[in-house]
Amino acid sequence: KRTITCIGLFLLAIIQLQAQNAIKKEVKYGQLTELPRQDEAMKKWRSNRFGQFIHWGLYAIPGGIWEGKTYKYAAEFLKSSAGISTATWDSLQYQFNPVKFDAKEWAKMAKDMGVKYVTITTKHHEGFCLWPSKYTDFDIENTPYRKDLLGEFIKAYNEEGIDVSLYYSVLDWHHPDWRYKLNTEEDKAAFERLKAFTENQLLELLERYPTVKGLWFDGTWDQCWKDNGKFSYDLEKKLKEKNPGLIVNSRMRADEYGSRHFDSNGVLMGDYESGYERRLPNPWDVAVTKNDWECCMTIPENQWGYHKDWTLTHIKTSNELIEMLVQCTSQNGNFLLNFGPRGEGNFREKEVKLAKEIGDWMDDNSSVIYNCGYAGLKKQSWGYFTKSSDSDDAINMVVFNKPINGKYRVKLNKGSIIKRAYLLSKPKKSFNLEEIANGEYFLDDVKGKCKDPFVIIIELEDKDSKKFKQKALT
Ligand SMILES: C[C@@H]1O/C(=N\OC(=O)Nc2ccccc2)[C@@H](O)[C@H](O)[C@@H]1O
Repeated sequence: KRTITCIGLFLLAIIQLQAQNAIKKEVKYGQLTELPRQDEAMKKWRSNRFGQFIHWGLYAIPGGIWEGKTYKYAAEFLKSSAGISTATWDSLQYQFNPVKFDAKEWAKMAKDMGVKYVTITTKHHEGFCLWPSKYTDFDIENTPYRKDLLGEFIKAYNEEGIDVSLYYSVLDWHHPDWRYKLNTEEDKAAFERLKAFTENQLLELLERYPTVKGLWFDGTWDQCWKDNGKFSYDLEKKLKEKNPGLIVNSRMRADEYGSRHFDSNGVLMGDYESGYERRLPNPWDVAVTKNDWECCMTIPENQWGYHKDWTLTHIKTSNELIEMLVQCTSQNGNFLLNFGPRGEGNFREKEVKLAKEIGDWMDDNSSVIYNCGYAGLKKQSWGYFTKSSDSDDAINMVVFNKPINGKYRVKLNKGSIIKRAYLLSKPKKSFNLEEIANGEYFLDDVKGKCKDPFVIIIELEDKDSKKFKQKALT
């Protein structure tokens, strides 16, 4: 009877496996490169961990308010939320004169905040280009500012040692050939021109700015683009041939069945997943650590472009934002924190203050962020583990919740032996250790107030030490 059951279960497993394979579709325009990428450019992207996002365009001039009315929706969508005609909106171009823009000052603020990369909107959905483009007059050259603003920006950030990635919206409200859906032959002919315009602009950006490390695509959710899986697949190939090592997010493409971010077989497209927008994975989610990914985050609840009124929603504190950065790192993700400068080219005081507070924390603790990632341990109540890619005998504990009894319960992998535990800020003072089970300890709290998140370093006995062979507790 037992033999029959075993044979039955075995056959069931075979059938299930065959069924799964049968569902696998043949995807021609899905993943372009073997992931996770292990080339130097991607390793650098991964080790950067912390980036600054900048949303800047004509929308920063009205800042969410139109004809005296405040619109709560995202300020970079004011054109649609206030029902403004394209002609009226586009005339903002003649007001764009960021006299307070100082690229070096922006880059210094970013450097001091501790970011290793920046992603800036070269063209958002409105279609206005922050660089002088050969393919449109709706660009910085045709504003009172005139100069190559994007070029100044890239030069200043590169001089601070910050990598630059360019955000580009395929969706273009200004361009006469934009079509949401391709219902008629005329739609299709127009969209062919839009596709050529898009390709020309992207190649132009890579030609003009060869130090650029990545392209961050957006505005790719409409049917028109999802119907063009082969075109966007070929375009990603062309862009990567032009700029070897280029890093592209998962929002660029859909496969030939219209599946975005992940192809129809669930395989990630682009070089990292960029679906975590204003949200993070569950902190205990281990599956997310398999791929490279990035969370992009706003300081208010839902404003990417500058909004004049920041009383509309909760404004995140630096500790909230630091916790998000640490959580991303703990799960092999990058954290891209957004800033929305004013139309005149300066940042609101609150953003400058938050950048300073985060930078002060990074001054003391960046070693648990840069070149760090998932430690292969379960999420625990006091905070997050991170581990440097360069060492296997040290683990970082980043504490956000001090235990009420002053004892940190730390569960490592079975067989792990803690050699020493100490505060990153006070390396000479070791925690008392109490081993409570195989690989599980209590660390006695080190007396002292900690108003900010802090780091405990766990040094492990290396696997070959004689101590490691000692009989671990049950
Ligand atoms: C970063 C944001 O990106 C956007 N749109 O978001 C998305 O498309 N989000 C998204 C897409 C796929 C999965 C999850 C979120 C833009 O409309 C918005 O103005 C801002 O630039």
